[in-house]
Amino acid sequence: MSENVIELHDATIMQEQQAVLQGVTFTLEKSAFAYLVGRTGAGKSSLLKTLYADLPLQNGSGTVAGFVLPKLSAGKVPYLRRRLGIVFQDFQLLSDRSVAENLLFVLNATGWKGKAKKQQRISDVLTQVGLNGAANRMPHRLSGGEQQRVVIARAMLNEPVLLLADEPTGNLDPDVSASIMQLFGEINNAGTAILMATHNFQLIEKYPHRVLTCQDGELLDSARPPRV
Ligand SMILES: Nc1ncnc2c1ncn2[C@@H]1O[C@H](COP(=O)(O)OP(=O)(O)OP(=O)(O)O)[C@@H](O)[C@H]1O
Repeated sequence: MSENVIELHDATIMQEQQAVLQGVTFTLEKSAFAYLVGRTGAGKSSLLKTLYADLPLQNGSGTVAGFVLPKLSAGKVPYLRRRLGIVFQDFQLLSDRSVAENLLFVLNATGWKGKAKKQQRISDVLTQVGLNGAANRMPHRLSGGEQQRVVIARAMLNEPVLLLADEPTGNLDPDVSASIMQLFGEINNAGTAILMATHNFQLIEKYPHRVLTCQDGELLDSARPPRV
């Protein structure tokens, strides 16, 4: 695989036959961190959905984690998703099972075998997110920040090359948001690239990285300022 985890060239991001963004060209290198910003409805979620193949890429070319997007068959989508970690604003944990069972569910769905190996992986990711005592707790007994950590642990189970995060701190207060950003920093330093959609400019100021901006149907890139 190339050193880029995302490569989009002249891509059109579509919702229901409507172009949301056009001429989208950018690459995200292995282990890079970039924010995705833009006003509400500007196309951030649509771009992320295209990257994890929830929306098809109909125009332009692109690869994510080595998978070629325009011709990606439905059968290949789970294999792409296995190389990605996906984190949303709303913690989507299964409420009727414990933290460990939530994680086990994903390991089973992604083909892991061997009870001891699975237990070890669950313990490793919970340690990574600072929640090693929480395996047997039920999600609703955890704070919002802790639930988001479990979601991040779940996203890390298959050692993704790229973490896609859509407003991951949207429901959290500033202190908890900062701790989630520190966790993202650790994950990023360990080699996982991160693309994070956010409206939170205070976080961007505090943890500066490259910024991709959805604006007027285009994607602007702080790493490639337009010529004036
Ligand atoms: N499921 C859908 N079907 C049709 N159009 C949609 C759908 N989801 C989003 N859109 C439209 O696509 C455009 C981009 O929406 P998108 O959700 O990508 O924006 P966003 O930048 O993520 O916004 P927000 O910051 O509010 O999450 C908007 O015009 C929106 O109305």
